[in-house]
Amino acid sequence: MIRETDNGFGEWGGYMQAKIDKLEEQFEQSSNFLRQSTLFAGISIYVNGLTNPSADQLKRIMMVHGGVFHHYERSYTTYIIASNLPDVKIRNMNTSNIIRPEWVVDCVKENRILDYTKYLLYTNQKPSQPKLMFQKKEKPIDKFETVQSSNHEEPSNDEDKECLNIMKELDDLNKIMKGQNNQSVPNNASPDILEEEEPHVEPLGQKEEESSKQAATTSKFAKSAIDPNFLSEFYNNSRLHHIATLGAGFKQYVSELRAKHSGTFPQREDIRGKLPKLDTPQTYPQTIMHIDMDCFFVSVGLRSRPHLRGEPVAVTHSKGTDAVARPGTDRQKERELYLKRLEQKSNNYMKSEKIKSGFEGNESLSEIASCSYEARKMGVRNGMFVGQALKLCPGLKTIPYDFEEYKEVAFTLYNTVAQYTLNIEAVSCDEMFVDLSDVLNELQAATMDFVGLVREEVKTKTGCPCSAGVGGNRLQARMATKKAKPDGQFFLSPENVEDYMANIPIDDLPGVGYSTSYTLEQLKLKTCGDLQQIPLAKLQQEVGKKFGETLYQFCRGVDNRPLVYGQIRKSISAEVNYGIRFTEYAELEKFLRQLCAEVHSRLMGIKRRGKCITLKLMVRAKEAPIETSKFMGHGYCDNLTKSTTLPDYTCDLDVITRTILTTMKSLNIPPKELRGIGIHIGKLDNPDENKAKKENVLKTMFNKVAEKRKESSTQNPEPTKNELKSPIKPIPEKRKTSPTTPEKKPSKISKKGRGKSKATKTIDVSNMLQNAAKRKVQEQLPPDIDYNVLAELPEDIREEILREHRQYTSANTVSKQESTSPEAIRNPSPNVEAEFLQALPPELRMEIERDMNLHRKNVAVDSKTSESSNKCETESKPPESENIFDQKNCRHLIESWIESSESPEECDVDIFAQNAQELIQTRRITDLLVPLRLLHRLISAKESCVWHAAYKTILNVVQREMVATYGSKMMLEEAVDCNKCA
Ligand SMILES: Nc1ccn([C@H]2C[C@H](O)[C@@H](COP(=O)(O)OP(=O)(O)OP(=O)(O)O)O2)c(=O)n1
Repeated sequence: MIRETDNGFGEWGGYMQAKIDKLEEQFEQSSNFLRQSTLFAGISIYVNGLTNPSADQLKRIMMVHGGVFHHYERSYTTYIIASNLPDVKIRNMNTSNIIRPEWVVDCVKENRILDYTKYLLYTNQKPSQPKLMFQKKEKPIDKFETVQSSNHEEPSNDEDKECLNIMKELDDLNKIMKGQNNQSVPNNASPDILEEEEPHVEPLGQKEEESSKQAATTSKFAKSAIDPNFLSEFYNNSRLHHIATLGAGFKQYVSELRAKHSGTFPQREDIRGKLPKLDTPQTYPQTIMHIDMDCFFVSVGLRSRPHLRGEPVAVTHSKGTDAVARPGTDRQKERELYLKRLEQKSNNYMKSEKIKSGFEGNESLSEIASCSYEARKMGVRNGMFVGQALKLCPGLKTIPYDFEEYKEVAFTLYNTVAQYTLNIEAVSCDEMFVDLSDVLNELQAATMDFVGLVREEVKTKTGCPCSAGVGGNRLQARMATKKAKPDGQFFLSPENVEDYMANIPIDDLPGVGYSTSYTLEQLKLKTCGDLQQIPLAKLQQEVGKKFGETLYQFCRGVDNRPLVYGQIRKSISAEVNYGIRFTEYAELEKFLRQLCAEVHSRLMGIKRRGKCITLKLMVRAKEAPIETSKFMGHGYCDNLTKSTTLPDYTCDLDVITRTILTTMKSLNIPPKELRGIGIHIGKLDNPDENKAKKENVLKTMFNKVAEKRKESSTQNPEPTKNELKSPIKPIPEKRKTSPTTPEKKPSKISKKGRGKSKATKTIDVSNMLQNAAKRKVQEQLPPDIDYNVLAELPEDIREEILREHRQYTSANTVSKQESTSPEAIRNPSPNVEAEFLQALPPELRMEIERDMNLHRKNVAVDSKTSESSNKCETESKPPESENIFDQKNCRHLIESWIESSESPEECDVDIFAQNAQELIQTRRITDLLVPLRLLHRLISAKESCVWHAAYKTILNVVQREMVATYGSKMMLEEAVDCNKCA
């Protein structure tokens, strides 16, 4: 049990406790700011794994509605929220309070606390055989026409209008409920006119682009970054953010599925029965499938709009209305500036065309996320401005986003494929590479028969078509998908590879961007066929040695890149390039703090630390109009980035915030000129290292505590000029310890308790001696100098102060070496010791003398070890025992150890047992008894046979040592067995 009142660095605390407390304190502070209701008062949640709404969104809901969000599961956490937990995770868990995230959402919708049992994730099953409770999602009846057809009619009658209001209210609710998310915006979301975010901030039926004044009064939604709700709404509505979140989520999902997998695929047997048998057994070489949903967002949207099938349809935030010209905007100027830059820099023909056409008139600058193949026949493309698309296809129907549905379909796609193999490289929410070699060899089925059945299954389950390309490597598979689309499949056989590749445009190859494409176009090279004619050396001369070689291989269909199943994240970021409008620094600072919190929460989400913190800014270019053509867009900007590399990895919000604020100040940019802000954390630490560390929880905890101690010793504030001069101000009680001396438990020998010294065996002798020595030194110092302050100061400053007081101290001159140095206090002279002992009652003196001898013995052993292991620390560092039972937060370490691990690591059990053994050998068994009883109590409460076994191992070691040292066993509970152990 962790003490609720503990501050983490007090008697019981340690690093973990402090961290947890800090997180909860931050949560509490932010909650105060956001709270709108007390709906979840008294309820705490802990989110385990990938959920929808995400952990961050749930956290926000809790903040808004008066609940508590636990970053770590606590023994008193009310509910664990999860959508799906790996078997290994739940094996040792009590599943009676694991509920689905929908409970939180529904409670908010109904504004009351609902019966959680209806949302239990697992019911009526053994913990080791979890059964997911699937709940059919009820779709709100789409009473009014959700299709925003190109004639942009407002709802025609009152009923429709009412529906619109209800929908808007629901939308409002969702917007409140959906908060920040914890993944990075992808690279392609970097500030760029083509990727500019335009969150859907207008309710349906309202004109898309209005003057800012009008918009601010007619919409409840946050319009610019000065609104405290802006950030969450931005991420809630940002399609790129959703795509990135899902993409990263599925990478993790695949890793989790692989980690928990038993090694067998029962569904293979089912599909075997449906597949025609091969005439002769075959050994399949590497066979890669690339599977991709067709016009994903559109297909999902059409599930509830079957009448639009076969029509040109596009998913976009906009209804396609023309923009209302706002004062100060100048489209033509922006158009010119963009085109000039594109011409000078990237030679990006497609972008140029997009700008030319998009900025020509007054049409919508909203982007099309996805368009149907019927729209594509008319020249419409994904990423096009809506205005431009409507010119090409006046009958284009536009439909809104539905991120929840995309997620649901994406899960079905992944789960369907994962039934047959887990050799999956997740690419995005609707796309993956799959190595089929293993499953095909087992099934002995024809490749495309198998692929056909899988596609059919996906279509049946999701109602959406997908296409698949198959080849000998990932490049061939991806290129094959081009031919397969839409709703088809294509196998690129080895003998056809080179011919097939010959017709592929060069810019379809992975890694070929606009500039490579332009360079090669200048040489009249447009297709892979053209490239195949070019000698390697020439290609390398044009595009560089490495990339030249890659292209040389790619154009022939050669690709040696293996599929990657567990992808390691290299950086994390949060960027906003919409709605950035500040008038003063205070607003900017507030937003930066929010964005830091956002990126920090994403960092925490992936449990990593970073070293390089980058601030990315989009600043209005000098020649750009102040008002952007796109409402609240970033317009034509200069991009600035400034990075700071920290001396060490961090995941500390304060450090991130401080770095960002300092960087911002150093750039000295007027806040009103900012149009986009991003924070990027790179140089992330190695997760394998983290894993290795995690594997030895106890050791890690020790290290953290030691680090904290070191930190607190180096973080003592530099003395100010005033502090150097006397009178030296008294310092708070808490700091009145030598910085290098670890805080000790207060001695249990109080005046009152002296007579009971035997019973209260825990006597901190060294602390008592140090106090006695301190008193002695203090007596010799001028009355206005506090020894504690003096001891904390660097030696030269201490000397200076003493010099100043020389006249005063002439009579009582104290040798620096002997009495005023912290060292003198840590190792009091024999005189001080003798004096101190003389003052004690004889019985107590004898006991202390015995303990002192032991203490010295330990110190001698400790300093010997530390001398040999770390020479540079021997001078200044006090001897610190590494024995867990000697830690002042021993109890907490034990609790954290048991709480944080599903099963103990063998090495941790060994450390624990050895530490106990050491205590017995040094006859300090009273220090051992309580922790061992605690250990027994915590482990007994855990339904985990591995933990039960760990306890028995420790107990055996302890009792063996007891018999050897004392001739009898310790009075300890032996039984921890559960039914399963038996
Ligand atoms: N810049 C981007 C890229 C993608 N998407 C969304 C919309 C797409 O529907 C979905 C999948 O992207 P694809 O590139 O796979 O495109 P589609 O699935 O729409 O079409 P295709 O059939 O060509 O794959 O992601 C988006 O909104 N913005």
